[in-house]
Amino acid sequence: MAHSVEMLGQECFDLKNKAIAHLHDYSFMDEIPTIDYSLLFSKDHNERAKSLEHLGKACQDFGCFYLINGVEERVVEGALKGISDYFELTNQEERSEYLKKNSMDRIRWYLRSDAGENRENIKIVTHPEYHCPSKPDSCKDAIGEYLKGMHEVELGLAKAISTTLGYEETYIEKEFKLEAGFDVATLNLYPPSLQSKGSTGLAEHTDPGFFVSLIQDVNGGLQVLSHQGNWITVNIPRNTIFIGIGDHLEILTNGKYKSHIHQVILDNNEVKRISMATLHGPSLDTLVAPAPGFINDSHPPTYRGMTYKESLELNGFDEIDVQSSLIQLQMPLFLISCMIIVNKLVDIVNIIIKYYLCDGITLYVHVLVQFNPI
Ligand SMILES: O=C(O)CCC(=O)C(=O)O
Ligand SMILES: [Fe+2]
Repeated sequence: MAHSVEMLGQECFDLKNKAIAHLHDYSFMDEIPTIDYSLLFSKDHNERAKSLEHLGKACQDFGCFYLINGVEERVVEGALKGISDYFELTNQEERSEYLKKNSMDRIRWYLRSDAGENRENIKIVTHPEYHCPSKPDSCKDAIGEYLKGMHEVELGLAKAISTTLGYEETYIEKEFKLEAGFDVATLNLYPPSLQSKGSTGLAEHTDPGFFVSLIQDVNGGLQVLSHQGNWITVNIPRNTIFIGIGDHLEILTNGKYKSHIHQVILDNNEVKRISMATLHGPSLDTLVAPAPGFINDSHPPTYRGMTYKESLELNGFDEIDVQSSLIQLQMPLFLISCMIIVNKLVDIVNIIIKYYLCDGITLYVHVLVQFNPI
């Protein structure tokens, strides 16, 4: 049994990390930032302001960060053991009972082994109602305790991120109706791979929702694409949760905070790996569109609005599949360019009308200003 209690201890964690040889070049600029959750609510005004600034930069420049002091270490370790027990103490036949029967199934089992994806996984709707396979007993409670803690962190991050955007604390919570937010957790099992190149666990993608929280039993495999264009391996330190921005925060902020692009590569993975990615989303009936505060003449709306449920189903998927439809929601580039040009022309016409009776030089200067690069 590869994932016993002892195997999840520090020794196993270190050994497994050594067993995985990923070589990636990335500069200091590509280090994923770390955010201390407790400091976001510090009573010390300066400390709080500094960590909120750090959070805003992480969201804008990286689209992801490591979160410390969010959920207790005991609870995170318990959830990882719960997932490990689930895959160890049940066989594939038992797990396959959750193969899709109905589009409304709240627990769903998947198995893929092809060039684009190599993993077994089970998706569970975890909020507003918590669903989880009932066998083994330990699994449901341990994962449930982690998700309860993570839901508190979600509400806290919604407050902090709203503040970094210049809004009142309750902004995102209200916009996404988080009290009824639709959350789906994916419990992943990736097989070992002796291939040294080209073995994909999960192809490049973004995830829908507000943000994704991720825990894993062993580092190596998950990579995020930095805004500088380099793939960075996500090495989650102990007692830390990886947080990545989701598509619907990108849509709400009209592209200010971008959804993180990520993939799972299995090359040289000598051991199997488990992870749990939880997609924290708006309520299914929430209409998500670029908010007026992020739109101006130079930044017209870049996405079309749609309810969260419609966007999850846009490409023929069920809501529990939580597949991204960000590309389909993006306005065509030529349309955005046309909107910017039309806005500029309207401004120029206004100026011409305003200065019609004024001297020609004033008019000339104003038109020049309008044609400055955006
Ligand atoms: O297992 C991982 O590291 C990533 C999983 C993931 O990206 C997903 O389930 O959407
Ligand atoms: Fe993902």
